[in-house]
Amino acid sequence: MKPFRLIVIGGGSAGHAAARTAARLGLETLLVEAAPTLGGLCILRGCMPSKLLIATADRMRECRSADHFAVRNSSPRLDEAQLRRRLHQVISGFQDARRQEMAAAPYRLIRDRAQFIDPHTLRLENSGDTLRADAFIVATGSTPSIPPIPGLSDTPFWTSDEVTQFPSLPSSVTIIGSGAVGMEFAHLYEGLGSQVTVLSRSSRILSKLHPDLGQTVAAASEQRGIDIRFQTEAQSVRHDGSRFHLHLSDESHLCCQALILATGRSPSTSSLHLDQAGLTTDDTGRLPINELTQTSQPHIFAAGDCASPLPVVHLAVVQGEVAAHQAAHLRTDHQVTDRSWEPHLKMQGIFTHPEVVSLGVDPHDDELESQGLQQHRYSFSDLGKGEILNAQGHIRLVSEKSTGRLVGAHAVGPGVVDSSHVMLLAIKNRMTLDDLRRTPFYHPSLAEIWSYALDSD
Ligand SMILES: Cc1cc2nc3c(=O)[nH]c(=O)nc-3n(C[C@H](O)[C@H](O)[C@H](O)COP(=O)(O)OP(=O)(O)OC[C@H]3O[C@@H](n4cnc5c(N)ncnc54)[C@H](O)[C@@H]3O)c2cc1C
Ligand SMILES: NC(=O)c1ccc[n+]([C@@H]2O[C@H](COP(=O)([O-])OP(=O)(O)OC[C@H]3O[C@@H](n4cnc5c(N)ncnc54)[C@H](O)[C@@H]3O)[C@@H](O)[C@H]2O)c1
Repeated sequence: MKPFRLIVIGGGSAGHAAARTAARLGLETLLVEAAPTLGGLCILRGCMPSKLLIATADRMRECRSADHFAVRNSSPRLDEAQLRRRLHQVISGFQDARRQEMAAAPYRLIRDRAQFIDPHTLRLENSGDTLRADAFIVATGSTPSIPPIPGLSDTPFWTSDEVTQFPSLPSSVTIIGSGAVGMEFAHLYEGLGSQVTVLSRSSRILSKLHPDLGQTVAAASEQRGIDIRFQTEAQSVRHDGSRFHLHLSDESHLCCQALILATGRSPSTSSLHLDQAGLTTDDTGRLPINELTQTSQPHIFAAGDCASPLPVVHLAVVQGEVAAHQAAHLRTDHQVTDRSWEPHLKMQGIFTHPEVVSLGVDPHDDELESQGLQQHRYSFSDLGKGEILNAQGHIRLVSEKSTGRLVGAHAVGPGVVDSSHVMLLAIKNRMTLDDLRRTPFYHPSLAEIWSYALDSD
């Protein structure tokens, strides 16, 4: 068979964006997708189902706290069957849209599992066919990683794959892991009315972010009854047919109806035989890329969770698009592009209650001086709209001392993921504190808080 110009391995957010972009640039493109269902993690078992469930949990929580706003409506009741129907309907809609988009896309799709047999050749697991290409984009995503806790594998524990199907509403839930998945799920189940315990092996939650973000979420969580056990690990797990029994590192015991493992995700690279393509992963299994999505092989690019230091959707999509442009440049007269996926922007939003967003540079407080940076902070409780909404949290802007250029924006509070897009544009476009100061924000709005930070010193 004649070699393809490009083969994309994996058809989730990154792979679909890569294949669609490459085909539009005129490359004869093949996408190989192994999963029985098209759609990828974001639609099927990630962002979309989790945010749909969280939206219901948020409504339940709002009802319970309506007293503060003089509304007597404190005992909401969840209609589980209706929630499951809505989940199914909305996710099927997204799935159908993606399926139709892929069917109409100007690239060819093969449903099979691919692995490298040399730097220019793949073998397909089911058909046994071999396929050659000038260039490849690896976009194989990630899977939940499960620690070897004694007894765990004999129990019916859940990961995000199960939670996002909403199998049932347990009366009590223990969540192992306090990263983005663990804390979003803690707020999901607390909102829906379960008794929630989080086991965090460190002394913090959301420990990849600045400590003040996690501290505020932890305090708000505990206020609402989420039991966070810091520096505590599960030593063993047993299931008696109806309940889980955990023996913890502080020698205490915990009993719960559902157990959720939120202990990170591993890049799906091990079955690709990357060594046959002359590639190696780092010790987490991630295929390292630079800001142009290049791997150490000039004709192989990578995008999304299998390669990204920050596994989130907008980066998976942008990396896929950048990789397609790089692949097009290899063997055509497509203009060299220096479009990068802008790793310095590092935007991550976490949909806890309150929400968290982190964008750009965020040194620890004692590192600001040595890095020539300064920060400005403002609390939602000092903001007019914050007082009206009974909002908790704060925002922090980080800028260069010498130029005033904005380099970081971090916040915990209501609506901060949406409102921080203002700061995303400001940072991307190299705006300064003065530019921000001269921009009047609408009053009273929550977004206004980003401009108030400058009045704090
Ligand atoms: C519970 C949860 C909530 C999340 N919420 C958010 C959120 O709110 N916002 C956000 O930005 N991110 C969120 N994420 C992360 C986001 O879902 C991922 O970053 C994103 O979906 C990754 O896209 P991808 O294309 O890299 O991988 P995937 O969508 O996983 O696609 C990889 C594809 O490759 C295929 N594949 C694997 N190996 C092979 C092979 N050998 N041959 C052929 N095909 C193969 C797989 O079948 C899969 O379809 C969440 C994740 C989880 C788990
Ligand atoms: N809103 C969002 O954008 C969003 C939401 C959910 C997930 N995600 C993405 O999914 C990725 C995975 O999220 P995650 O929370 O699963 O991973 P994570 O790496 O952020 O957190 C994993 C947690 O598990 C703990 N852990 C790891 N191994 C453990 C062990 N053996 N015993 C006890 N604890 C252990 C870690 O200390 C950490 O608290 C994130 O990096 C994020 O990019 C994004």
